[in-house]
Amino acid sequence: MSDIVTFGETMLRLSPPDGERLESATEFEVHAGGAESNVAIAADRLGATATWLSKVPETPLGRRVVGEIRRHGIETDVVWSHRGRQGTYYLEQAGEPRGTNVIYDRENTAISTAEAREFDIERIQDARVFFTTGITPALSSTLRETTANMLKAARQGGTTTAFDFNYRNKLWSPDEARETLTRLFPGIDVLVIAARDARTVLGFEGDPRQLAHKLGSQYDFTTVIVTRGSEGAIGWHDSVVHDQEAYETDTVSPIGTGDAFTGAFIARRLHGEDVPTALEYAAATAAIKRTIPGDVALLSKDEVDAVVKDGGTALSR
Ligand SMILES: O=C(O)C(=O)C[C@H](O)[C@H](O)COP(=O)(O)O
Repeated sequence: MSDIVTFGETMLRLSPPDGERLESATEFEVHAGGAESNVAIAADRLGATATWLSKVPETPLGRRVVGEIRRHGIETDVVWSHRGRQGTYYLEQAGEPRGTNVIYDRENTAISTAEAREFDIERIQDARVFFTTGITPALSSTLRETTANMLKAARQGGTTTAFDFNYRNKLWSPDEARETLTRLFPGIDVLVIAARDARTVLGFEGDPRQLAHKLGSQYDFTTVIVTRGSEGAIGWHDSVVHDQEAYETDTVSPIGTGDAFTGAFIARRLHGEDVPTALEYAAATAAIKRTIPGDVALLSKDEVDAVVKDGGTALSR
């Protein structure tokens, strides 16, 4: 039985060396990356036990992804499929003005046919938190239903539901996302959403404090976290708004920052910390993640403690 159970697709991530172009690179680094497994791993690093649920093709590529996630020490409960592909994404990272570009190759993947009845739903109902993101229902109409059913089962089992809105414009339009995701809102306790998504997808207006307050009072969330990149995050809980600044960081790899933040926030809340303290841990974890290549926050709670305590140290011996 884990503290947190997450459900979603994890892709094989192929990236050429920094600055090189996908069309000419002769080498690719291989990682496994997906919001829901990234969150599970970050939560585990920050002191919560975690299980990742998914449907994966029974192929060398599928086994590679699952093997990598298991190597990070979390439990997996995977439905192995003889149909459907392993999702892949290509990541080109360069300095400005090119920035970071993601190309998905994730149509007709194994997970797109996943139904709630294929999983051991008691795992979700026995957990303290169930987590998924807005990426999962974007992948297929079956997954829209599955996501709704899993959230419902979690609630029925008394499990807290946490959801990262995670709008991906390469997967669907703002209208489709708004329609689908707001329908899931009544089943969600803790919502994490980027300020830009609250504006461009949901059409909310105002500064991030107002966005958090509006979301919190319009829907029935217990907690709303509005993230704002290098400007930190806002937490709304019990009608009180908390401000959290971002910690300074030298960015090596920005992908996975939001997931590191969310995993740490959930883990520290599960540990009994209040919202402002959990937000501090989340921001520090996100800052450290940005210094680490790959999708995953491979860090220790001690490192996060050091950053929370004094903003981090350049030299540790
Ligand atoms: O795009 C997807 O579908 C993925 O799951 C790939 C990445 O792992 C996450 O998108 C990272 O998300 P951030 O933490 O917000 O950087």
